Amino acid sequence: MNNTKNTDLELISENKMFGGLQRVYSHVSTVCNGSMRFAIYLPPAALEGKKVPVLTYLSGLTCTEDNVTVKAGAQRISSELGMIFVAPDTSPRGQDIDGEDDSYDFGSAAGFYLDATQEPWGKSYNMYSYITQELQDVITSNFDSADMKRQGITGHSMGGHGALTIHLKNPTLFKSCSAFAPICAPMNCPWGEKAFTGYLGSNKDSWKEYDATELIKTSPSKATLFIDQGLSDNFLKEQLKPELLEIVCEQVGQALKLRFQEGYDHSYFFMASFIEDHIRHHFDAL
Ligand SMILES: N[C@@H](CCC(=O)N[C@@H](CS)C(=O)NCC(=O)O)C(=O)O
Repeated sequence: MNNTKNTDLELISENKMFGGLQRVYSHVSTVCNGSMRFAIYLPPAALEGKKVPVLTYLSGLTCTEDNVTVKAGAQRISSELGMIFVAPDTSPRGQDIDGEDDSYDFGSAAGFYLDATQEPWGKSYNMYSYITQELQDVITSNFDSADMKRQGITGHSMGGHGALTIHLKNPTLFKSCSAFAPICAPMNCPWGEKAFTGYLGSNKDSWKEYDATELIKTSPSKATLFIDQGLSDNFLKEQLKPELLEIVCEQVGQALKLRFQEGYDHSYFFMASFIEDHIRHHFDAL
């Protein structure tokens, strides 16, 4: 593999918002074997050259970098506090793999924030390395105002699973963690079982390193995990299972702030309602 880092960016769009700039970029990714996109909001403080903290938001199934950017309303509070808000895409694209675009919960837009070990996925489906290494290099090289020592991670559903597992495995890189309606125990739900079987194979021992509930048992975090979960979320019982994570947190003394929100569903109306609380949580922790 060519180890030379390519951190060049192509600007796709730029819009002024709350005094800052909402941009979308594409770049050539080695670990995802092709072109990847991410959105980034640069608050006024960053444009003035100040070092500001960085919050990465990982999206859920069927999403691109666009959903959170246009629906969640994260920019107003990011502008006010002075926080860079990064929203990567959810999987590699256009890999020409058989079945890549056949289902909403596997393949395109369903990268599950892991490094696949099963072929043909292993060559490109490496979202874990993308988020923890390659995108880090890209942001560091291109945005002087990004204070990479003050980073938090959040996400929704599949992206909430990504935020929890990536924080638990990298507590000094992403020092704060929160999630909206995360898949809390992917080894024990249909979305996770399908994805882990396809990307990691049938040996369930290898699944544990990407399961938040399992990771908390062996390596809890010093940070408080902040989770919001809507009680009218159609996926709550079968797919998300926060109760399993809650039990393990109690057993090992993992600090957890789990809020159940009456009447809220799985949609971006829910994220828009609570994104300010999450951004403030990260800003205060960083
Ligand atoms: N397509 C699936 C669910 C997809 C879904 O709810 N995706 C969530 C993330 S898990 C989402 O954020 N969708 C995009 C959006 O609402 O903008 C279904 O209808 O059962």
